[in-house]
Amino acid sequence: MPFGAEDRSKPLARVMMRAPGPAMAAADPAEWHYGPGFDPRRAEAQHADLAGIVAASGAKIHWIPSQDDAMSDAVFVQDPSFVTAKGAVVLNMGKVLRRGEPDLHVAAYEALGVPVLGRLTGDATVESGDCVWIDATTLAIGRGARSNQAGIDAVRAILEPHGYSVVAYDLPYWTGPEACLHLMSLISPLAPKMALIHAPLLPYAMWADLKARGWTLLHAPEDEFLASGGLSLNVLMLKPQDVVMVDGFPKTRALMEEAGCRVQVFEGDALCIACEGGPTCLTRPVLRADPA
Ligand SMILES: NC(=O)NCCC[C@H](N)C(=O)O
Repeated sequence: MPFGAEDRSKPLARVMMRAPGPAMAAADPAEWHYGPGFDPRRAEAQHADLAGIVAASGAKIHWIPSQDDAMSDAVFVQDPSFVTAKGAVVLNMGKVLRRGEPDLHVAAYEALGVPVLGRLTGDATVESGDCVWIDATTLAIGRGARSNQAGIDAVRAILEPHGYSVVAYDLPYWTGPEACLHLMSLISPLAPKMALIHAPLLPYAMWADLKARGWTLLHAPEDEFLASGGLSLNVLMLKPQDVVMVDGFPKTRALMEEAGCRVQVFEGDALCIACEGGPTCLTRPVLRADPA
């Protein structure tokens, strides 16, 4: 099976997802840092709506089995690994409650026939929510509560022999380590050189690097970003300038439409806003490629 999702000029062709299922139904919101809107039954329906939009785009969904395994955050399949054209990189989670999830991804890649290039272990942590391809051979990683220097060094050691480079940027403290603040909480690519950003918290050096590379950076409306805990900005690119976001943020939606994007929405209050993860976090791209 073909694989490799780093080239954002191509449509999403294969993606892994995992339904919230019994693990999320059994989650204690206080333990998992889920907000007051958390509702596992509605979360299940909202997840199904997102899956419907992804499938209708033409992408094939590979389902990671949803089990009663106490891994509620495993629904956020973006984070435990990422996939290049040379193979998958399996990560090590910064959030202790999520430490079991990379094994699920190893099993999924084995089933799909995607080779694993390398895996992080020990104290080295990186979550893929902190990883953004700024071109097809350069991976940006945000150093913060979830991804540390040892993890960044380990990803670099895995990728560099295959012709990729890694650049690291420091993330801010914002509301502290209990909350989920990934690099992808502050930037969502909409096309190879276009992104929605929350500039006040984005590392300045990253902003400057993207500007120097000729990126168009759309500043997400501040009030909707703050009201949603940042989820107004978490936008999944199905294909360049064809995106999906959580419903309820008309100014952010209008900004992307004015920039030439087609925007689809799904209700995400019980799943995304409550559990701090949007459509990018709920999908693990395995292949971006033109339709066969
Ligand atoms: N890439 C992402 O931003 N993932 C969201 C993860 C949310 C999850 N509740 C967490 O705290 O890890």
